[in-house]
Amino acid sequence: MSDSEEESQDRQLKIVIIGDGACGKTSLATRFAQESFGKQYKQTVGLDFFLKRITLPGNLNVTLQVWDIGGQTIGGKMLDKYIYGTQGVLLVYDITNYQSFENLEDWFSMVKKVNEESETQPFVALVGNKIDLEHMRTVKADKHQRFCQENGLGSFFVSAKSGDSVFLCFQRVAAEILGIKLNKAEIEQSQRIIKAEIVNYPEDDKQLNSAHSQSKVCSLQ
Ligand SMILES: Nc1nc2c(ncn2[C@@H]2O[C@H](COP(=O)(O)OP(=O)(O)OP(=O)(O)O)[C@@H](O)[C@H]2O)c(=O)[nH]1
Repeated sequence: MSDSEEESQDRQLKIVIIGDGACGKTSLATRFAQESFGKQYKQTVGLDFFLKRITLPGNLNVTLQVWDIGGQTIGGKMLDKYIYGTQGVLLVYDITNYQSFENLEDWFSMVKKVNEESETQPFVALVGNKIDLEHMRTVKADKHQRFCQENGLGSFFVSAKSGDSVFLCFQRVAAEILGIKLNKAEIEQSQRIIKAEIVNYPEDDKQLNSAHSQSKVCSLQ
């Protein structure tokens, strides 16, 4: 292979997603890699893989190899093999399920154990998922922040359902691993814009709502 061919090859990064069953790992992976979301819960048996190519500042193409690891693998024989050699770890919990946050200690212990003798440590991020269900939150944000500070972890709050901050999370983890700093504009660009449609009122309500007679799209960030 010539030098120029080699240079044009993408960097490949392995990122594992771990955490309790039903906290939304598969949903995060499919939202990121396929830009879709399914309401139906289908348990991951063993693991699934996703590939997604992104471009980081400096026109650097990076292919993320996302390993979506089934929540039932904790305590099983294969988990250490799945985690081995990874460059990034997303420790995911469901902000409406306190137990899923408490159990992260076990998941994190496994990551530390696997990497005990390794020279390079993976970049680990704590990810609170399902922020579209903020009204049902049982894990306070300060508990999340404390866990991050005590263990030197990256911190994210996301929603696989709405897509809120999902791309940003994977992009920042990739950038951290490669030692690339994202500027404010790049971060803002990755934050999803949610579009809300304001519809016309029915004819009968015309007088009452004369101020709202046109259909508009309003963008929220
Ligand atoms: N409201 C809401 N529901 C979500 C979100 N993410 C996932 N879910 C739902 O939570 C359930 C579990 O999601 P999965 O992605 O299958 O969970 P998992 O962590 O991969 O589960 P295992 O395969 O058992 O490890 C599904 O019904 C999803 O639709 C989210 O951000 N918001």
